[in-house]
Amino acid sequence: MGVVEKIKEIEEEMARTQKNKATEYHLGLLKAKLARYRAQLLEPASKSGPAGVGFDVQKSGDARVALIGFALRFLDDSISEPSLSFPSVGKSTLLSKTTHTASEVASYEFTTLTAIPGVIEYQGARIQLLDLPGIVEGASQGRGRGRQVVSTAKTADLILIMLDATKSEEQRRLLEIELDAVGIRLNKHKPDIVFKRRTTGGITFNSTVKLTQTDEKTIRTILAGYKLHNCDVMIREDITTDDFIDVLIGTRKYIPCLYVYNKIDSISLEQMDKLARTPNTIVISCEMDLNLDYLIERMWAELALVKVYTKKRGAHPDLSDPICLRKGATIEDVCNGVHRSLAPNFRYGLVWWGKSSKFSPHAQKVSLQHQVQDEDVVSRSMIELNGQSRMKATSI
Ligand SMILES: Nc1nc2c(ncn2[C@@H]2O[C@H](COP(=O)(O)OP(=O)(O)OP(=O)(O)O)[C@@H](O)[C@H]2O)c(=O)[nH]1
Ligand SMILES: [K+]
Ligand SMILES: [Mg+2]
Repeated sequence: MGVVEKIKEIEEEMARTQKNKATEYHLGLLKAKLARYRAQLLEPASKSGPAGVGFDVQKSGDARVALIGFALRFLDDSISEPSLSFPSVGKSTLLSKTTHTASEVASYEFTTLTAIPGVIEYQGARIQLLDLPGIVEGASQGRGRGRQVVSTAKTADLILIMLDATKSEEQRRLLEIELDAVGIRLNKHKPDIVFKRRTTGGITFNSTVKLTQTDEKTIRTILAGYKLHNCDVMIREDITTDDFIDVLIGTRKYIPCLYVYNKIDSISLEQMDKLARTPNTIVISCEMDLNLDYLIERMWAELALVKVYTKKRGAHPDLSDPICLRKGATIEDVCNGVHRSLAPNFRYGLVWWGKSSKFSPHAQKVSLQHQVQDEDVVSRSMIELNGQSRMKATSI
């Protein structure tokens, strides 16, 4: 029996099993098994082809955003052959409108057959927007180019799930299922669980909060299912059984996501209003240029990029050319942004006039691990010193 069949069998058994206290442990075991098979499905060496490998597109710029949407075939049941008269959701149209890259747009499905990168320039940041082929249901199990598409999505800092405002709501939930199946968790943070494997000592289990959605026995059952007999488990939030399995498997990606409904030019105001009020949702029309600026603004906010200015000795900060970093970035990342060779020889940096400097507006000496904040000014001469001359350092 192939992995896909095994997965199906477990899913069926889970659907048959009534959910109650008595079956909880058994269901936990089934979930663990299911997760393991799904992981297998994505392993590169599996029989079913080059799985888990995304499109070969170089990451560039300060962040990557991936466009995911269904192909038309899926959106309209009445179509069984590749259709020449019905359009898809408009991913390529969005790329062509927001970047200098043209991606072929056409009124038939599967127009885009590979990953096409474009660049959005905003607030001094360069955001890579990846146009991807439309996927069909079952993509995560290898249908169409689906697995390549969802694997590429895994490399993104933000996912835009692009939806056709004129089609049924079902598309959204089904896309979420496809992404979930490959280990992408949308708009979720990594569960606060500390898990350590040991070689001896049995299992120690601790939780700092009351668990209302799972319990120690279920977790021990799962650990046994994975043949983990020696480990420390410390749970620090009210997690579910699935959260625990995610941390155990360890390859999950927690990625923010925006739901983008395109073609609002073709629906009523009432319908549009309802969609726009849904959380994490933006309504646009690529064709009529509606709300595209707002979409980019929201993308920027979701990416939570931090802009850091550098300042040469005796000069004003260079406000025209900030370094953009992910939230939580450190002085070391700034060094890498200025020049790769700087960090290894680095002694300390100066944060000038920044929000993250305690003594603002004066300069503050900080270590390589110091976290920078948006609009910090980092003294460039200090970075460029890179440990060669202490004299120069103290004279700044
Ligand atoms: N009414 C309307 N049509 C649009 C809009 N945006 C795009 N379209 C049309 O939708 C069709 C499909 O657009 P594409 O950009 O090729 O869609 P895609 O999602 O890239 O499609 P595939 O690459 O085939 O998966 C084209 O005929 C576009 O003109 C919009 O805002 N409103
Ligand atoms: K198309
Ligand atoms: Mg396309």
